[in-house]
Amino acid sequence: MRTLVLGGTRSGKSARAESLLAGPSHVRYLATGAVPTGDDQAWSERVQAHRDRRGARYTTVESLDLAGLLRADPDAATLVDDLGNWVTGLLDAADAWDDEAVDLAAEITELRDAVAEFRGQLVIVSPEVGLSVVPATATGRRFQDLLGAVNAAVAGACENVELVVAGRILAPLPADRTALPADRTALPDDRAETRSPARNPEPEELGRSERPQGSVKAPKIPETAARRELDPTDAEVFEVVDLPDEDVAESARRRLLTLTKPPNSLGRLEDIGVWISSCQGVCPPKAIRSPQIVVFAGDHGVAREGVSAFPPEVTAQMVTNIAEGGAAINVLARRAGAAVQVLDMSVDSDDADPVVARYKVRRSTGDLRRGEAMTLAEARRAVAAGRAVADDLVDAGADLLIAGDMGIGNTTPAAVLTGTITGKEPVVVVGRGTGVDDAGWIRKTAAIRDGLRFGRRHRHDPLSLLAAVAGPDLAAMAGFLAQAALRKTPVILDGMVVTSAALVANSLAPGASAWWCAGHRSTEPAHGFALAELGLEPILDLSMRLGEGSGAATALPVVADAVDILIDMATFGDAGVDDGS
Ligand SMILES: O=C(O)c1ccc[n+]([C@@H]2O[C@H](COP(=O)([O-])O)[C@@H](O)[C@H]2O)c1
Ligand SMILES: Cc1cc2nc[nH]c2cc1C
Repeated sequence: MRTLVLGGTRSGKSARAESLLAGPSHVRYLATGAVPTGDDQAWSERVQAHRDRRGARYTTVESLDLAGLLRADPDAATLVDDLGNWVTGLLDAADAWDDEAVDLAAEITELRDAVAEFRGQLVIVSPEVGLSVVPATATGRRFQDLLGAVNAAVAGACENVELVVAGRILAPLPADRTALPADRTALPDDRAETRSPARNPEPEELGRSERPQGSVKAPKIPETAARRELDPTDAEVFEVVDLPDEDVAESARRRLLTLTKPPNSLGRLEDIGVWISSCQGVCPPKAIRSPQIVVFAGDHGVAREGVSAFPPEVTAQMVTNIAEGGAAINVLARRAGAAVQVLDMSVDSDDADPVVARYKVRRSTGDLRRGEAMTLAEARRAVAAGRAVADDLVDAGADLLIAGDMGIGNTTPAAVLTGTITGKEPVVVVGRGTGVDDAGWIRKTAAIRDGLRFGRRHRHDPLSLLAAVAGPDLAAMAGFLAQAALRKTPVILDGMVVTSAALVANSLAPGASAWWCAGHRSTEPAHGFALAELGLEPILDLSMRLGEGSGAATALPVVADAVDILIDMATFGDAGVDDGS
């Protein structure tokens, strides 16, 4: 996936670009702007602040040979920041600020082709300087024209183009508007009437597009890949969950009646829009701009007992696949405009990247059939970690959260949690998971039966229940989902595994379920019982049973559409349409 992030100086475009790359464990940072030597203290500090925010996941390469570097490693997650400095650097290198004969056309074409051929996750930042008046100096115009041509060419090679204004993302720009015909990507010559009467910008001022100006501060987005210090009491002390705002919900229902459609004709889409509006506390709601997906990964001791169609080693392998952007969840998230990160909470391997494993509690779990999945202290740490992850994302501007799961064998503990909380028998909650055969199904049902004997003892003590029969991955999911509700941030629940953690979260923080909707109905039988317990009707029913957050990510565009309906549809009055009354 290739994304071009455009924006003015201090618009928040670099922070947005970094948030799009929150998932991969390593990111190559192609810096195009040389750090000035000498006395420009403010500029050096600014560059350092950018570096600090990006953190240790980033490897910096400073070069103007963008096309060469992109082609040298076309699969590595890469951030290019930014194209304004690149144009400046090329003009400086060719000493061509005053030489109209140097048009950079070959360099621009080469860059566009290298971007088009890139296979991995690529985010390119570039200043948008075309919205201001045409500069009065020849060099100023030259820079504006060249950068406009570069932006148009690179946009044509990207699937996504976003514009960031005052920290808000006007995204994504529709492809039919971004893909200009080839002749429009040549040097533009449409500078016209709006020539600046004011002072002439200096060339270096225009070229160094990130230069600090005035006292406006860029929005601070915390480094979500940093590990917070955890407070274990965070696993036991939950404030009272407020409900979404019912007055705002009522306003949204009234607004829907004014829109140019028969009443209730958009069915459940209308209910979803009302719900998001009430979660945000504002009508019309704000468009969903920064949905964030966290896949909680962990192994389960019971997987060694032949309860899954796949070997436990697949968990670690899939963690790497998700971190590298190759899993189903990455594909679905890219299409839906969501960022993905994977967290190793308890994978049975020490190979994960330290960032991915920053909250790791232990390797795999003990035997849930004996009520010994993990210790209470481990359960506390995992719940607190899930809460910290949700806090970080909400602090960073996330406006919708999705939890996903990855762990061979995890449908067994999930069935135990669901059976315990909904009071159902093992043969009713057991499912085929990844596709276990009949012999495996019998072993799995017996394991669930044994786990339920211990689970039921802790029916009214969610933390002890997690410790006895779950694992750090499920516990972290529960903390994450409860904290999202406390932070008044809507959640789309995924399938059977995540929803089993949601049942626990709703015990930890009663009322939390008001902040969740169900993305889909998994084929796992336990999922239906869990949804009924939470009073949630799934948006989609596509016979999915993958996990990873895939069902929620598939439902995300529906939720975003429901919000846009409330924002963008014309009213009967505005459109001059007879409302039939
Ligand atoms: O969440 C679901 O609805 C779901 C249903 C079936 C399978 N899964 C995924 O499959 C894995 C667990 O399946 P199993 O058979 O190994 O217990 C795990 O990685 C889950 O993400 C997930
Ligand atoms: C390959 C594979 C991918 C998965 N994603 C979630 N659960 C999974 C289980 C398997 C086996």
